[in-house]
Amino acid sequence: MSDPKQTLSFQAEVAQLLHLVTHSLYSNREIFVRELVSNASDACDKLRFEALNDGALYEDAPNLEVRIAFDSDARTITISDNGIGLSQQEAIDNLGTIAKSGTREFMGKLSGDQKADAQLIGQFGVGFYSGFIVADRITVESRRAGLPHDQGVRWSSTGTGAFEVEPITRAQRGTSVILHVRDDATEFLSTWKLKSIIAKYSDHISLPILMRKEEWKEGEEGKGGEMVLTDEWETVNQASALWSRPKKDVTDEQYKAFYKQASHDHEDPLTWSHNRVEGSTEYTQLLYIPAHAPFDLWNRDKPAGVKLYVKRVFIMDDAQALLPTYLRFVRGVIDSADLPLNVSRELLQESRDVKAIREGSTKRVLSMLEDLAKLEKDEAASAEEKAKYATFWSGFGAVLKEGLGEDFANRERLARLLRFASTQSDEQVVSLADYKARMKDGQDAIYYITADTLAAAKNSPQLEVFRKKGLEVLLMTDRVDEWALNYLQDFDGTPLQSVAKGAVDLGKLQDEEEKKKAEEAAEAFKPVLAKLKDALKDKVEDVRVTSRLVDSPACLVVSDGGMSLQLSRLLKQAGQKVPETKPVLEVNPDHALVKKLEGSVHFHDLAHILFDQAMLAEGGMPDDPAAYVKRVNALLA
Ligand SMILES: Nc1ncnc2c1ncn2[C@@H]1O[C@H](COP(=O)(O)OP(=O)(O)OP(=O)(O)O)[C@@H](O)[C@H]1O
Repeated sequence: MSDPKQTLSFQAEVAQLLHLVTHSLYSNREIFVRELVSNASDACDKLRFEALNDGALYEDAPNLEVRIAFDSDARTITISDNGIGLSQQEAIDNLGTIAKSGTREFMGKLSGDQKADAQLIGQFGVGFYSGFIVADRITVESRRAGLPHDQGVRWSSTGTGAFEVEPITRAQRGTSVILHVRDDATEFLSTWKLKSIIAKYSDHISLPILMRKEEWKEGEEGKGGEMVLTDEWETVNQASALWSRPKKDVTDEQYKAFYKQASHDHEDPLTWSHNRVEGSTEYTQLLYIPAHAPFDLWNRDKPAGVKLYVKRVFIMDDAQALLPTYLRFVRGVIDSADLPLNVSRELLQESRDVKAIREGSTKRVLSMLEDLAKLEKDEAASAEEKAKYATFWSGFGAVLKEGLGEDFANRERLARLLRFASTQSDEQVVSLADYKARMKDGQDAIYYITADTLAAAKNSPQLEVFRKKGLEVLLMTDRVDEWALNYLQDFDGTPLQSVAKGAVDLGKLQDEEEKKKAEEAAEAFKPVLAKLKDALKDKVEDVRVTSRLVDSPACLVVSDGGMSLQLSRLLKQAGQKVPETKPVLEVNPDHALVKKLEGSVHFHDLAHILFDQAMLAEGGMPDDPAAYVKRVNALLA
């Protein structure tokens, strides 16, 4: 026979989370209904999916449903489903640990500030454990579909350090979650209360949610009457998948509630789009743009994506093949009329229908974003609407940029959606079109600089001549910028040009006199350049006179097609092999320090100091910091 009762400890993270759940989510206790109904609905989806290959799993109960009951005397609320159920081992694994990726990282972000933490926990999704907000003990009774009746399991815990499991006999397949309601949560022991919470959060669930009907019973002998529960069950939700309803029958509130349930977000989405696509491939899409980034957005391997349904049968969460990786922040549902029900992840990758869905959905998302971006400049839009694109950009802009390298077909549309900080704005609000509109007469490139931080970008010596001439330079500080910009050679016919690459050619913006002066200076400076090159031959490709510096003595640049020093540092940090390319040292012959070089007895040291300082100024580190310090100190002494 099976094992007797066992007491097991929660994984440390669960114990920690439970403590937080009960302390931080107090102000929004009713969400436990949403979470438990959502789990019940997921369990039914899973059964339906497994039963595609094994119809016997339905046993004698083919109609999937969720039942919610309460007992005021026993002070319990029971949420039951006849879905896939749990085996004993699954109960131990799934209800005692958190399998989610990034759990530890998430825990590390919690600050102890209840309000901030409650928000984070909302994003993380506490799921099953939310029951402990209203219960001081939870008992789960379950049997996995297909297992014999005597292989049921009872799981029970007070939500502190440990839980118990024991085998039971259970005739019905599926799971009952029994909440033993705390003294301070009596309000939830009420048909009216539970029904209104279901209407608020779970109305769109495609399964029927049943509750026992209540009836008015007259009091005896003149005593007041009361509502009493009958044995009859009634469906208390609409029980039709929200996305399958016509748009006009769905309210904004319902769209938002569906989003929150499907994405475990506590905030409203920024926007959504609901369409039935007809033609050679038929599908329904309901896609949402969230208002803020989840905590693990940066994990490109994290399963993220929309849920896939086939003719309203749930097939899988996180169907990555339905949208490109750079749109991994999009949430929602795609319901295909054409895919086979037994479609696997592998099959998805190859399907022509999926390709059509992916292209169609990508276009849809881009037009949602374009609409948000249009609102920014729309006189008639409210302040809230105007701010939406900036909100989107601050959460997801860096991810969207990955699209430049990933989605060639939509590169131009993506380029219009980009926003950057610039020498005219610290905020990332400048579009390439804005920039172009402000370009000076004779300016023939869009200038940009990449750096680790905004301060480093703004103060980079490379900007000096641009500042002097009043030319705007885009300041790029996202890690992905340099890589992404490789794929964007020009915008609307104007090339993009890094100010830290190649020789500066300000073209028509430089007057003849300036050019002549620079040439003369370069000529006169030749012997010093040759000496510098010799002193630094292991470190630099070349040494030349600059036309980009005004106040600084020197800077480092790379050749036009070369990898910037910043990118090469990032790649090295990430443990990648980077081809060693030496930078070019550009020196400013008008600077006092550079003037000092000629005939100096300290030439060698000064040359190295110049190089190391140029490296520091653009965010790097001298190869040998101690030697640098020694040299500077020797000169200072
Ligand atoms: N009613 C249920 N029937 C079957 N399994 C369940 C049920 N409720 C929970 N589980 C199992 O327990 C696991 C943990 O549930 P929990 O709600 O904590 O997280 P989740 O549902 O995986 O994540 P999230 O709630 O963020 O979607 C589920 O993944 C599922 O395997």
